[in-house]
Amino acid sequence: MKVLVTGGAGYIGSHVVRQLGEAGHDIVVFDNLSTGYRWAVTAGELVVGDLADEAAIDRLFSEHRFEAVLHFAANIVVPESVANPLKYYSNNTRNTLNLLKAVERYQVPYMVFSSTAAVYGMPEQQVLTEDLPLAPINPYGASKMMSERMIMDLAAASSLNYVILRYFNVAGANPDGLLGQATPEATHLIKVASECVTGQREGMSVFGTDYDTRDGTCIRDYIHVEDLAKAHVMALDHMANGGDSKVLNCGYGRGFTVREVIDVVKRVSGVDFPVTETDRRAGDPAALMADNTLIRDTLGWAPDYDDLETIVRTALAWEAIWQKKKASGEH
Ligand SMILES: NC(=O)c1ccc[n+]([C@@H]2O[C@H](COP(=O)([O-])OP(=O)(O)OC[C@H]3O[C@@H](n4cnc5c(N)ncnc54)[C@H](O)[C@@H]3O)[C@@H](O)[C@H]2O)c1
Ligand SMILES: O=c1ccn([C@@H]2O[C@H](COP(=O)(O)OP(=O)(O)O[C@H]3O[C@H](CO)[C@H](O)[C@H](O)[C@H]3O)[C@@H](O)[C@H]2O)c(=O)[nH]1
Repeated sequence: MKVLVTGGAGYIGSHVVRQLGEAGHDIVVFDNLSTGYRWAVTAGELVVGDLADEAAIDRLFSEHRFEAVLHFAANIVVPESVANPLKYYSNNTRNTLNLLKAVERYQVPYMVFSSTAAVYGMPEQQVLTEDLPLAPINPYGASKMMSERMIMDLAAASSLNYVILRYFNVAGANPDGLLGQATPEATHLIKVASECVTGQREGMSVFGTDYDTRDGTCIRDYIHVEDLAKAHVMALDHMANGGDSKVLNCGYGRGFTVREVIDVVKRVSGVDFPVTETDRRAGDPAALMADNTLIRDTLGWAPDYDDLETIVRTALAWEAIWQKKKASGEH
């Protein structure tokens, strides 16, 4: 298939681009390189441009006859979205609208969208199914919920088919060390802990130890980026084979506490680093895990890396490579 990948130079998009290339797809990446990197695009062609630029989007769609659009481009930092909500509604919601106008105008048949567990907000249950009411508690989650809705409404009014993937906590890196999370000023737990191991940070905080969980810290469902990437390739196959539009959770259905994750990082790396216990971070639910029955049944997806140690090992290996790359000015 001829596919457009917005945000394909970013962390998750770059892993997906690589797998799409291996599956034989013809790829165009559209990315403004705000948090992505040229080196991360290892298959297809990179067009540098911004989704705010409707003329650039139109040019892109008129030059290529895309059969599918995979839409990753977004801003993703929850606390930043609280401080600067309009940045998120502009880049995540309005720019998705810009993209959808071209999808409609050029009658693109298939779309895969990067959504998030943040659309569920603070649910009462810990294991989440896709049919729960959406109640995001921050602008990031709200911006994604609105994008989901626009895609569904356009699909209802046209021949567009979509797969919306709601990612839980994405971590790890391609095991061969070619790709990984290079996001500047990352806030994600495993990335932060990995930066402590390489000495980029002197230590880290555990945000809250009084949650109603097995050790008082939050539980999250960490999914390896390669397993997540595979779901995108399978989502395209599903639609190409006549499958219906779907909203699917992406997670393993089990979780680890913050303390458990930090312990694994320390054990696997053999490096001890200071950890301070601080107050809760605003807006963190105690536990979030994916019910993944639907993605297993719909796509036939099953994980290959469902092991926290493997996730951490690949994240740490990448972190060491990335720090060397940065130091040598190679990136
Ligand atoms: N990382 C996670 O844990 C996680 C969890 C849930 C959902 N997601 C979603 O997955 C997607 C990818 O996230 P990521 O972790 O790879 O982040 P990332 O920051 O590494 O990737 C985002 C990419 O989009 C590009 N981009 C941003 N705005 C753009 C614009 N206006 N025009 C063109 N390109 C633009 C950036 O340069 C970058 O390459 C996002 O939509 C995010 O909301 C991520
Ligand atoms: O330095 C840190 C970083 C994180 N945490 C804790 O670790 C857990 C995981 O935090 P992350 O920031 O890694 O991830 P979140 O669960 O907050 O959110 C992530 O996953 C969500 C989906 O579940 C959204 O997609 C969101 O974009 C993405 O950042 C939370 O309890 C957080 O409080 C710490 O204790 N210390």
